[in-house]
Amino acid sequence: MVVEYTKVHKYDKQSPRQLLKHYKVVVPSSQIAQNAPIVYIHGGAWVGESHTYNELGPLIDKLDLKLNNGAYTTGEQLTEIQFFVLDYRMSPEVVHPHHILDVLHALSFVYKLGIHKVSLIGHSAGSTMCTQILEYKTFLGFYDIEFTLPVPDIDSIVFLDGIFDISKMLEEYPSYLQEFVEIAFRSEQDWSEKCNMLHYKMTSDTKKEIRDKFNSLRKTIIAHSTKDELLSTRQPTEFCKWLDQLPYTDYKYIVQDMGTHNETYKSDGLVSIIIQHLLH
Ligand SMILES: N[C@@H](CC(=O)c1ccccc1NC=O)C(=O)O
Repeated sequence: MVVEYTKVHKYDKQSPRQLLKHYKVVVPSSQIAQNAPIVYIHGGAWVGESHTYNELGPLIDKLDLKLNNGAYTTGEQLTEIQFFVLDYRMSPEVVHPHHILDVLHALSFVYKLGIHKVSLIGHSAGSTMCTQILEYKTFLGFYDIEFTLPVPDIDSIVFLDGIFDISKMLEEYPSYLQEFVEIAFRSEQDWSEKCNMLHYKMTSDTKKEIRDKFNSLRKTIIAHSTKDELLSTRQPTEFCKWLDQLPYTDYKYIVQDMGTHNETYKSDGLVSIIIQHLLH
């Protein structure tokens, strides 16, 4: 084992949810080729208490076991991998766009620790947030909010069992309107037009701006579990279609058994994706 260090930081003072957990894991340098710190953004459909900064603990333990499972001598070259697991205020404590504003504040806290490039993993609504992070100036503009703190550049993104298009999700799962969409968003316009770039009325300039953002990523991974009981593959396939028309086709779409919706972030499948795509 070597989870060498964990520390929970408070990145803001309005709520006990404004916390992030920082992990440092030491592994033999020969096991990895790339090493941008990894930021994980949990889901939970913007509501409730069940997802926290502790959510990635089991996966980090698995990754640690996998990369540290051979005897290695004290002479071996070692490398530190860092994880930041973000928590943020949920509804009804706040409504959109304050969940993602908390996430941006958490990212600026990471930047202040001297980390200027990270990879992102977003689970479910955390995937929606990854799309928002690429374009935060545009959508915050709809709310006349300016966010001027520096945040790290993005190396790569893993979208894990994500929500990308709330309107299409509601066509398939109408009950989600009352279960969480109406609680997390103040109005229909907020979730149908102003939530993320999939719904911006795109001029060729905005299209180019978004295409350039995706082109600047080293890896774009869209992963979905065949056993996800809360979201079908319609969300990721629609997202892939939307990326195709940008046009941006340099992504990898992985559909495999990673367990149920809330098992995906502890799955062996995600461990492999991290090793193969973020650490190589
Ligand atoms: N709050 C519930 C349900 C949930 O998170 C959810 C339900 C349907 C579709 C997506 C969901 N989560 C996305 O972040 C949970 O924690 O599993």
